[in-house]
Amino acid sequence: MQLISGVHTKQLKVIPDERGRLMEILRRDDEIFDGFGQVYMTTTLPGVVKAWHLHKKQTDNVCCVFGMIRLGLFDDREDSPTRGVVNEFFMGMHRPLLVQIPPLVYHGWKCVSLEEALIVNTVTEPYDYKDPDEFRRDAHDPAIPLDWARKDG
Ligand SMILES: Cc1cn([C@H]2C[C@H](O)[C@@H](COP(=O)(O)OP(=O)(O)O[C@H]3O[C@H](C)C(=O)[C@H](O)[C@H]3O)O2)c(=O)[nH]c1=O
Repeated sequence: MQLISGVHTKQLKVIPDERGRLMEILRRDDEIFDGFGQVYMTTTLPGVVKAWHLHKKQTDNVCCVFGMIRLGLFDDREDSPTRGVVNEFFMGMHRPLLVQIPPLVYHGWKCVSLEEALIVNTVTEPYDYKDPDEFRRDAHDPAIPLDWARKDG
């Protein structure tokens, strides 16, 4: 898969023991660390698609810590060497992964687990209640070449 320009991933490591498990997500000494604005959690119910979202200033660092999601990215930046490219990641409890999404890259996800997916997003800007850095397109916009329907085989 050709990674969209500016997108980075970090393979995470789960450390289980008899009490439970621990997983680091993002450290300020990570190569990909790009500043801290806030960290929040958001959840998605089974089968629900949250897309397409875009930020003009903010970089997202998305990690699914419970359940599983299908994360989709779409590069529609005019000056990007990867304009038109779509990336997909199946991530969560069965694939612990952090995906860094730069500004101006459309993104969203579908919960593909039977349980509600729990996502931790560490972002580079604090949320501005008066003027949120949130821009959206319809989840099923045919101009974006990613179909959220399940592909049976
Ligand atoms: C991000 C944020 C939101 N809110 C409020 C605004 C709304 O009243 C409510 C739900 O927010 P939103 O519709 O943005 O939530 P999601 O649809 O889960 O959005 C998230 O999921 C998708 C896929 C993304 O890519 C977004 O960047 C991410 O924010 O929480 C706050 O009060 N503080 C915050 O930091």
